[in-house]
Amino acid sequence: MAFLSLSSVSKYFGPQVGVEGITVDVSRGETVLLFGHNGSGKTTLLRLIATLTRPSEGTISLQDTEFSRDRPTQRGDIGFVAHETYLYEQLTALENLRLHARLHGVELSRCESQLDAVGLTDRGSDPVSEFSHGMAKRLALARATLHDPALLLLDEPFTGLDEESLLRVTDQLRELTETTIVFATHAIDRGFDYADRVLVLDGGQLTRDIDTAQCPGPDAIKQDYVNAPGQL
Ligand SMILES: Nc1ncnc2c1ncn2[C@@H]1O[C@H](COP(=O)(O)OP(=O)(O)OP(=O)(O)O)[C@@H](O)[C@H]1O
Repeated sequence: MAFLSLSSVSKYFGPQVGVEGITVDVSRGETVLLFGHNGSGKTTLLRLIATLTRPSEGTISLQDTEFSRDRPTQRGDIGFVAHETYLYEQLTALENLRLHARLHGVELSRCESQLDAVGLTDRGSDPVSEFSHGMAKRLALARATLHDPALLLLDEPFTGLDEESLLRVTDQLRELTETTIVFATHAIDRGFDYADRVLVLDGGQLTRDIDTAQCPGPDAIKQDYVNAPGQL
């Protein structure tokens, strides 16, 4: 049985298609890259899987449990780094992590090690309002993985990061070998190395499901996508 299973999932915003007819299974421990033009449905799909919005049609199941039946339990299994970090700006980095730790019943001592993992130990007592975008993103990743979620969802995890931050984030992703990861990125050159699969979205529909082990590289996907949009 699939770890994460989407069956005929559609999301409409009035007449606007967010995603349409998505059916896909993801195995435990797989890393899946979502790729597609602006407006192709990547964020909508991540938000649906994160249970932040409900499908207009279709069902999503995590570990054989359909989302609508037991949302709170599912949330504990999921970590999400959205486009916006949604950190508490007035709180310090450590306070943000401790708040999340309490919500998820995680030992508070884990907050320091998480901060260390993203290279922010010396900024733990600073309010997030004083953080750069890249630092806030690193902290958001530390928070999203604090409760050791089985499923980690990342929306554009590499955007706005300098080389040092990129290395820290990608190192952290590599260490999460047990975690199932679904991430959306336009930076397919960077993301391809971490992905077991690339799902291509176009106009809200899943148009390609690519096994990276069988694919010559990201250029082949980009070439395909640029040359034949809408027909992949
Ligand atoms: N809240 C909303 N209300 C109306 N339409 C929406 C809403 N959210 C998304 N959409 C529409 O759904 C479609 C998919 O948007 P989505 O944000 O998922 O795309 P995306 O692939 O993440 O784009 P990008 O690469 O620009 O981040 C777009 O046509 C968008 O306008």
